[in-house]
Amino acid sequence: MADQSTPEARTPEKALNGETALNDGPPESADTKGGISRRLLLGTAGATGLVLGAAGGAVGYAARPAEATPLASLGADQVMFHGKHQPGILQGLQARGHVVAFDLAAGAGRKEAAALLRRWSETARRLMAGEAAQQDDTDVARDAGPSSLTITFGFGHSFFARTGLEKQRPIALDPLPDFSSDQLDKARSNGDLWVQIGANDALVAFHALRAIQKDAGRAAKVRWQMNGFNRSPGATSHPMTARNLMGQMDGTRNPKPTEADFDQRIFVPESAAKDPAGAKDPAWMANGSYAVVRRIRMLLDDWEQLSVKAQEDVIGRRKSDGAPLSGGTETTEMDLEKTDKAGNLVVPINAHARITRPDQNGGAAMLRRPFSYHDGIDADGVPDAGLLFICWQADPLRGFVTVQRKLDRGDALSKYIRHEASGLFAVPGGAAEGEYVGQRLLEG
Ligand SMILES: C=CC1=C(C)c2cc3[nH]c(cc4nc(cc5[nH]c(cc1n2)c(C)c5CCC(=O)O)C(CCC(=O)O)=C4C)c(C)c3C=C
Ligand SMILES: [Fe+2]
Repeated sequence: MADQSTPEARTPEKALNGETALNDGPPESADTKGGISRRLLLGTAGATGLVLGAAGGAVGYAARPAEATPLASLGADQVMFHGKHQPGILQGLQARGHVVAFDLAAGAGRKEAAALLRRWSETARRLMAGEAAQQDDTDVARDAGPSSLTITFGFGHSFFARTGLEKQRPIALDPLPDFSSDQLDKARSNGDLWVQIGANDALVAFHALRAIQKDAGRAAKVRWQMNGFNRSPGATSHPMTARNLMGQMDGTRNPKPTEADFDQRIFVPESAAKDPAGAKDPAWMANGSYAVVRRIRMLLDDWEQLSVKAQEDVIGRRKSDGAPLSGGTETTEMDLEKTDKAGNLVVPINAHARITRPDQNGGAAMLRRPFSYHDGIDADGVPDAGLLFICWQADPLRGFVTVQRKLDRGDALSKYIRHEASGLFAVPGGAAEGEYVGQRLLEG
């Protein structure tokens, strides 16, 4: 399977949560439809949590001939719901994504929110294991395996007043500052609750979205929803960094879990729970992260008129292979000082990949895990397309805000993009076995 650039290369036939392949997955449980789980139908080894791919001896769906071709590894790949961090942060980019924000219904408070998060967590656990939803499953994902489905939950600033939990609201959730280039649509920004769904199969992702929406019942209603995509695993001959809709390799310099300061940059430390007095985050955010979500329209008609050379100067990297304009390959360190014969910097002073670097921003870093989007063509013939930019960090002020301030002051890319919607969400750590996401906040 192709790693689509973010840190974790998923190995087929493994059940993964973040950096670890687990072998203690949830036990098989009965499906509401016919008392047999989808995983069993697909020949997955539920008791061990290890998902069998093409090589795994398929038990076989009753209506399928015994000699049916076994499920491809793409469908069998499974991410564990329970773990230190929520799923959907450390895994590689998925081919299909939905991001959706909900507002609590009038009259719904902490009790209803707790019940909702409990329902959502159970649905996420089941669906990520390839099982049917607990009630009224729609059958949309019936023949598919988990397909690397991840479902991630977060809380927006407004959630805390709605539930009387203001004292538990992290300072890091303070609204993002205005940026001069913002053209934000408030109706498609923020929200009480946020759900990110990703999968390598569009039907599996849609199935999850529908189940999550139905679970919301009368407790919460959808505020906005956005749909995205990435390259399908296996589309390239070998694992490569993904490309965005401008055609650039995007994600090359993402922080890697193997780097010493990775956890510190991306996740709220464990000490938030162990030493609440000394921590700047509330205890319930231990091992959590903050997600900044920006809907960034790409002005593709303008962009595509540029020569490849001009496009490369905007980014500071080669379009073909993502190498820095100072030379080498994609992974070669960028030489910021290199000049051409005329004495001009080969990586222009306002090139996006120069000015976003941590060493140009006091160490500010974030884990970018985006989806592309395309929502049709506007009346004037312009594509409504771009990047659902989602970035993860332990502190949005030190991460996104620092870098976006810099971009606001003179990024060569800014002429070709428009920030149209924005959200900031506190994403708690992963739920332990028997727990639901956010339990430590809602029952603490
Ligand atoms: C505020 C943060 C960022 C926004 C908004 C953003 C938008 C954006 N970026 C691209 C394309 C590329 N970005 C690249 C690198 C890069 N971008 C950011 C931050 C934001 N980008 C960072 C932190 C970095 C890495 C810097 C580094 O550590 O060196 C690249 C180069 C390849 C790569 O490293 O990923 C591209 C290409 C688009 C198209 C876009 C908005 C639509
Ligand atoms: Fe960027």
